[in-house]
Amino acid sequence: MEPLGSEKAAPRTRGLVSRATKLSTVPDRRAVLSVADSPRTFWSAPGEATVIGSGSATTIRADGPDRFRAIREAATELFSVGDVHAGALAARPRLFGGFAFHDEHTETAPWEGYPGAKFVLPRTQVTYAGEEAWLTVNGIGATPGAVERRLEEAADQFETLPDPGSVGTPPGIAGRTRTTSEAEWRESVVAATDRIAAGELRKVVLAQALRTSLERPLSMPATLTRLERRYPDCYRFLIEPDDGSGGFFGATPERLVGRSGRTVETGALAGTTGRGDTPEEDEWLAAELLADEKNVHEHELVADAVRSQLAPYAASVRTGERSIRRLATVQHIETPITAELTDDEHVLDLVEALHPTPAVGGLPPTEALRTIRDTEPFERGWYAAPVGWFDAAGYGSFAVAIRSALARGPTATLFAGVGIVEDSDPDREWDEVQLKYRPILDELE
Ligand SMILES: C=C(O[C@H]1C=CC=C(C(=O)O)[C@@H]1O)C(=O)O
Repeated sequence: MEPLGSEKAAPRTRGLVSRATKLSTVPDRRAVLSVADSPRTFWSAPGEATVIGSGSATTIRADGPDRFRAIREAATELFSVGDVHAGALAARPRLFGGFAFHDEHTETAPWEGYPGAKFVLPRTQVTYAGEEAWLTVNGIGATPGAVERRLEEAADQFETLPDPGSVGTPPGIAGRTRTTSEAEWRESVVAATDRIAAGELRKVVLAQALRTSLERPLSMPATLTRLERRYPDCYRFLIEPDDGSGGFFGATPERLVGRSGRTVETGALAGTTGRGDTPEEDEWLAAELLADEKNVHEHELVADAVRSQLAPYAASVRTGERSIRRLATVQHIETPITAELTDDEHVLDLVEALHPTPAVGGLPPTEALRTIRDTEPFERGWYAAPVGWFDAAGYGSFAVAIRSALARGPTATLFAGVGIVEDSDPDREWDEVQLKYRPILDELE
């Protein structure tokens, strides 16, 4: 297909041209993902429109500690010159992407194609909003005529997609390699709890990675469909490298921050137990978790930090009730936190202020990050970092990329971590890590 922006004769705008139309049928998401061009993006979150991005009209990247500001500035410039007719709010152009966990991130294996920050403006965007589906085509430096023609072609394509058939079975796992042995894990947890006891640290989240080799190629559309069925109230995402060689994906229960108008929604999610075999056992485990001092302490450190990191931007901060978040494989303690902003703060400023929460980093932050760097024998890359989207107004929604994996060729690398506090027991924490691999592992095995 002719790349937008290549037309010679008609006048072009220097900036973004975006056109949208309502599709006459609602296409199957798996069918759309299957025909989408690389890099594909996928975002599906509770209470939000689901968006599938196909190809890139433009991609912005940044590295280092300044990456949040650099992305915001590049996006402001991108959105400043535009000819945008969205037709519906849901169909407006948005940038999808994420950030590396650490400021000092390099694209070493397996993270090639994932810089310190990367956001894609999809060339074609299919948005599922309520009962409707919208199609948006974005072009940079293109003529409106070229964008409109591409919109017509793409609408024809998405309105007549073939039935994708059955979702099929997971690829199967041929082999597994752990980054951390049980003995090494015990040693690092004991070292961390000793430092906490000595007052050098209050909490640190230590993670592991699990490299799996797959029996058959992983189908991303099928995997995301299965995750949607099992984790409908989680934030499900996919960000592909430019050449589409694999993808970083997941189904995370943890919202980092959402901003709409001056209202900000965030929360604390930390403290974990398993699922029971019966509803009574589930209730019993949940009650035990809410009464467990170690888990409540671990949770409250997160809630306090989120409130104080938001405070400089907020006219008011409200804390909801502490409750249990029950997922297919684990249960967590959750506290919703909302705030009203004093100013029209860009969502990326809030992302920068909140990342990393002590649910994935620790306290004090600098000490915890140094401990993570010194302890973990693998690159976190984009694991446990912000993923999501934002628009021209600085509104957006970001999740914390846990319960995630990086697929690449015949392999998938899974990541999972746990909060370590003074009375953490290394063996229990090991078991908790294994439990947190389950959401992704279940879709591979
Ligand atoms: C760091 C992870 O989980 C965090 C989120 C919820 C509960 C957590 C916990 O109880 O330790 C972790 O802080 C992960 O799943 O990789």
